[in-house]
Amino acid sequence: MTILTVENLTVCFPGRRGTINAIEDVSLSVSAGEILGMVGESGAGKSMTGAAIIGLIEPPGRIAKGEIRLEGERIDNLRPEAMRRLRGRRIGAIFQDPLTSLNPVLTVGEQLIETIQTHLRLPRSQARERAIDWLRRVGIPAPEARIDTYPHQYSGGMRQRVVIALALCAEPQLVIADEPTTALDVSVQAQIIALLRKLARETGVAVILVTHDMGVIAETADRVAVMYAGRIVEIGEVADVLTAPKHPYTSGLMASIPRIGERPETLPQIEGAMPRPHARPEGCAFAPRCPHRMEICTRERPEPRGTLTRSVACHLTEEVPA
Ligand SMILES: Nc1ncnc2c1ncn2[C@@H]1O[C@H](COP(=O)(O)OP(=O)(O)OP(=O)(O)O)[C@@H](O)[C@H]1O
Repeated sequence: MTILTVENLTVCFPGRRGTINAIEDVSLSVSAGEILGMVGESGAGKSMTGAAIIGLIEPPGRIAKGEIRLEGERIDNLRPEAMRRLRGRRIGAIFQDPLTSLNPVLTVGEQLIETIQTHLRLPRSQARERAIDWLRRVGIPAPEARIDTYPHQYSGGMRQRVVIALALCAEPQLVIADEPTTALDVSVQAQIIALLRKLARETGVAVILVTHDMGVIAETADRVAVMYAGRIVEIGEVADVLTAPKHPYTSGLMASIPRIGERPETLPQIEGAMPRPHARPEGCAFAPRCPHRMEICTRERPEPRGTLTRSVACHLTEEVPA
């Protein structure tokens, strides 16, 4: 079942030389229990896409175009109060640094219990039982005792487990996880990734996993959306995209897959740098770096060909990918 659809989403900011589009014409969908990875270099627009879905674009930024639907219902035009209710209840969030999601002066239990009570309207004793249960599900040892301790009494990895419990305990349909493992030790990263996968399967929550790391995508995601200069250049099943990438940028990213935990500062296979939003060339934004550049690429922007679940935006790909 499709949980989220995003169509032609464009987010703009006022710039010194006119409006700039942080992301342009982004279209994607995520189904129940599915993990959609969003990958790309720093500044490609991954976080901005997540922020728009969750209603956290700060003015003067705004959604200039497009539609976001949660279970068929438009959510891009909700009033701030309605969006706040939706966040937490129907859309959960997991960010890079667990300390930004946790309140240091409340015990882990108080935060979980309050979230469960607010969103699921359960009496306190039942909410506490649920909270303990969630701590157990995310792998916190001795949850009956740990529930009454404070976030600073947990290690980084354990704190991120608590954040995951907090994001899921209101039983949302969708979770946006933005670089959830980047701040963690390498050995802990793999555990958190395995946990996210397990919980997506068990709970049926749809997950958008934002990461700069193709290694994390390969380990975790079912489908992947590759972003470049504010646009999705390729989207498809991880197995398809990893073994037979259609977009030259995806191929370049694949060639530079780091092991989990290594940060790819450069793409050895692709020279040059991603253009900033105000300096995107006419035509395909990747053309200046593309080893297969054709004349048309510098003139005409390739539109995504295919469907919301498998598409490629490249003049080389004449045909809709299978
Ligand atoms: N407040 C802002 N005003 C203007 N432009 C912005 C603002 N915030 C982000 N941008 C631009 O939007 C584009 C997308 O940024 P975004 O943070 O989504 O990239 P990202 O792919 O998530 O990168 P990173 O991995 O570094 O977070 C970038 O070009 C960035 O410069």
